[in-house]
Amino acid sequence: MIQADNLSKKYGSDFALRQVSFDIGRGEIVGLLGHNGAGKTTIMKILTGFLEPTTGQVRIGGHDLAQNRRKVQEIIGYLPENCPVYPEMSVIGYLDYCASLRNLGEPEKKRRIREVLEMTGISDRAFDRIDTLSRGLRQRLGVAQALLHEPELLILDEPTNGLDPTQIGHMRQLIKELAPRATIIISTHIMQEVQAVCDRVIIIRDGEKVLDESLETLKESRSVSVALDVDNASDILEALPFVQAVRVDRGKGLSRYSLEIKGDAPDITPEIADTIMQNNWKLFELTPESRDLETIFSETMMSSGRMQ
Ligand SMILES: Nc1ncnc2c1ncn2[C@@H]1O[C@H](COP(=O)(O)OP(=O)(O)OP(=O)(O)O)[C@@H](O)[C@H]1O
Repeated sequence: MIQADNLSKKYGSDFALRQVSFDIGRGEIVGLLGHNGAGKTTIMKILTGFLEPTTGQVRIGGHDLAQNRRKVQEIIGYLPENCPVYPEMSVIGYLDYCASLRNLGEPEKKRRIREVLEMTGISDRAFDRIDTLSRGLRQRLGVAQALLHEPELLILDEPTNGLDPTQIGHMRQLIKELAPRATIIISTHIMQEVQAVCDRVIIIRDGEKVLDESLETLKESRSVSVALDVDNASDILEALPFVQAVRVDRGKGLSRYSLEIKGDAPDITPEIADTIMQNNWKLFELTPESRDLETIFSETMMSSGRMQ
């Protein structure tokens, strides 16, 4: 659905984005995760054609964005970071206005407005002024306008920003319900958001892509670190059930083994300890490590000197 190649963006003399590439398949829900100022909005603005990259190309739905911006924008629904909804308009009036901008004809316009109001759960507020809506409902209205033309790709910039926990729950539920209809990209600085709704995460740090992985793979990446007084334990450790691979870092008198464990395995720390005792090896360390998204996010943020 999306191929982004070597995207860079310079504002003045500063790079907000450096050589970012990714491919996103149809039907994926991808989280763009990073701290404030990481470059997420810049990526989203480039994908939606609102901003030209300094270098790099984007293809969306088979179209080159630079050459076919109109065509690409027709298949994208976009919730900008600060969705510009007009406070004095009614919900339905605003959607009618957005539908006109999308060139929807009369009967279709009515049908789609009714459908998006239902999808986003704001039908009962259709005739209310926007300034009487809570922030959560306004965000839903922002999503509703993004859905009017039945986009194949939905780009949501910080969709839960500023919402209370109940509203966040509603928004996440809504995003999941929309998933079968469209490919979805969500930007957020909250890793739990990615865990709650996404299939895949792309972590952006200081304008660079530092991780691009499916959540399934991240869940599966478990290991156990073992420090022993022997340097020839690999074969025995690798023969243990659920151990996929063993890496060894040999040192003088102390060798460190990293045991890669299968994703669906139970906790095999006791079996490892038993094996060590049976072989009369001296144990210096035995640490199960789970590199889940939380750990990975913290690691990537720590290496840039920042923590969530
Ligand atoms: N129009 C602009 N002119 C100059 N610098 C900009 C402009 N827009 C963004 N930047 C800078 O580019 C960098 C990336 O900004 P961007 O808005 O893409 O980050 P972000 O990850 O979306 O952050 P946030 O979560 O705060 O929206 C930041 O350093 C920002 O200050």
